[in-house]
Amino acid sequence: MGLASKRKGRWRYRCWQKLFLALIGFPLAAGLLLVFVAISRAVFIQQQNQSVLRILNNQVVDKIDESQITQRAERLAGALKIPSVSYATDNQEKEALLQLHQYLETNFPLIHSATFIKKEVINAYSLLYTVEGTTKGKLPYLLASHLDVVPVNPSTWEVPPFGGKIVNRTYIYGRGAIDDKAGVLGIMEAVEYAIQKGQRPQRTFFMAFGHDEEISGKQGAQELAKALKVRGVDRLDFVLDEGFPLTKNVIPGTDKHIAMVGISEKGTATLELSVSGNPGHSSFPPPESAIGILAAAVARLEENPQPSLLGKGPESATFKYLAAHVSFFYRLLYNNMWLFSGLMARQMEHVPLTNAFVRTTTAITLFHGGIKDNVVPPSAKAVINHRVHPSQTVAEVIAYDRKIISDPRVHIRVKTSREAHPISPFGTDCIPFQMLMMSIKQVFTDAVVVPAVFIANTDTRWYLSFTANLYRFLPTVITPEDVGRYHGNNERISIQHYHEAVNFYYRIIKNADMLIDQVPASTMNNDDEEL
Ligand SMILES: CCCCCCCC/C=C\CCCCCCCC(=O)N[C@@H](CC(C)C)C(=O)O
Ligand SMILES: [Zn+2]
Ligand SMILES: [Zn+2]
Repeated sequence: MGLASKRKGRWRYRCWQKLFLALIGFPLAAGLLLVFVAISRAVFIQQQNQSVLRILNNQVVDKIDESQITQRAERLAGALKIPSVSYATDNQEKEALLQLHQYLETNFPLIHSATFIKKEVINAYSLLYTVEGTTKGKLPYLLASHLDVVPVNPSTWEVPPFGGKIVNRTYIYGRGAIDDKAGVLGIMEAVEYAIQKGQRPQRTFFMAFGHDEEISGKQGAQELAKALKVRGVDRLDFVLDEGFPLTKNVIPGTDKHIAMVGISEKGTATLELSVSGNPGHSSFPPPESAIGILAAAVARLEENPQPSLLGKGPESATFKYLAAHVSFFYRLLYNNMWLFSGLMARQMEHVPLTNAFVRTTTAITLFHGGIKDNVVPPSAKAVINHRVHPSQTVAEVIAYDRKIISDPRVHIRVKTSREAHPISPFGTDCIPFQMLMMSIKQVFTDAVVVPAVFIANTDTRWYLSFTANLYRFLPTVITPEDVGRYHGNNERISIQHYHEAVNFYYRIIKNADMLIDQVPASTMNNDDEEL
């Protein structure tokens, strides 16, 4: 064989080699790499899951004495005496907010003297506490609550709304008791307690207390979020803010405590409807006045609610999770929403609270018109506040309103709007959700934890860019007759439920640490430092 043909043979061999590598070798290597990454991820998740499961083995034993429970209740009652009211975006009780800062400083001395906790006042009235953990390099998390409260009408209360009264040694009464000073003080109590026990958390976390949640959060939580970014924090493991309380006897088919954890929240669309007319003498009025036209339009909106979307959004997961815990009849319904959602919606829409899960809600919140007894009104205005179901867009809601009003004389202006929040993960591979679920079960042992759409709004909107894991939950129990106390009269929390709230926040801090704790289960202390 000649040299030339030998070279040709080698050249041909190399060509085949390259072809083999291009067609099989590289894809095979890439495939193997992907499999390796997938397996590593699965192993990581498995390990994390095991460490989450270990949390359950860690028995929660209540060891604190009655006097400490009472002192905590009294500290909350003291905070309820401070009227940190938000009336409107330009009208807040700012002195009271400063008084509340001072109150926290005086009543939580260990937090305020700990070398690993930094307190910052953000935008004059909000508070940001950084609790520096002992372990570096792990994603921090954020516990949020708000310092402000909604206004009151004292004449309709049975106790002074800012009296901070403890009634029958059972209930702590006052505006803010559940919304949301039990959140602020509950978190503070848990941290104070940990320090008292000589503990320092492993993981860094933030306590972010906005001062204007009740009027948008723009000056409070928005500024807190900006401050975090300025400090180089742009990712958080999870955010836990106010949300649904646990309920009992609200969901048909079970008498267990139901803990609905907000994995999303409804959007909002606030619309101003207006009609202009010609003013004139009321002794010879036109057949239709601006007020009459507008009243008919809003009446049509009330008579024709937005369409039922039950089962089309994350609420289908709520019922799927509930199904395993309810009686046979309801299990059949909840497991087969594709068939029964119509029937369920018809039942649920009769009750305002459950109706909020069915659809975008429509509330006529303001109506103004007329200037004098004997003058035909020159104009009329109304405000419609929609809470938008996650399966609908704001544009679809407004288009539906236009169709229902069907009157070109009614002008619609969008005052504010926001789409529903994205759905946070809640599966078995979402460690923060699992941790939250187990923390709830440790404190409320019969609780069924289910994901749900939060029907109102929270400060979480300002933290959306930090994490996908945003959860809305208030660790206290509300009975059906208590629901009206939210923003209503005689707001209260029982001493026992407040004790559980503190316990819950303490569990969160301990359990969040356990997610990064590599100590084997057998060496874990089972009865240490519990509340
Ligand atoms: C199957 C259905 C069962 C439902 C059970 C749920 C029971 C929950 C009871 C009450 C929920 C009340 C929620 C209170 C929301 C508090 C937060 C708030 O007021 N946010 C404001 C923010 C706004 C930006 C001013 C709001 O108007 O949404
Ligand atoms: Zn609130
Ligand atoms: Zn509120």
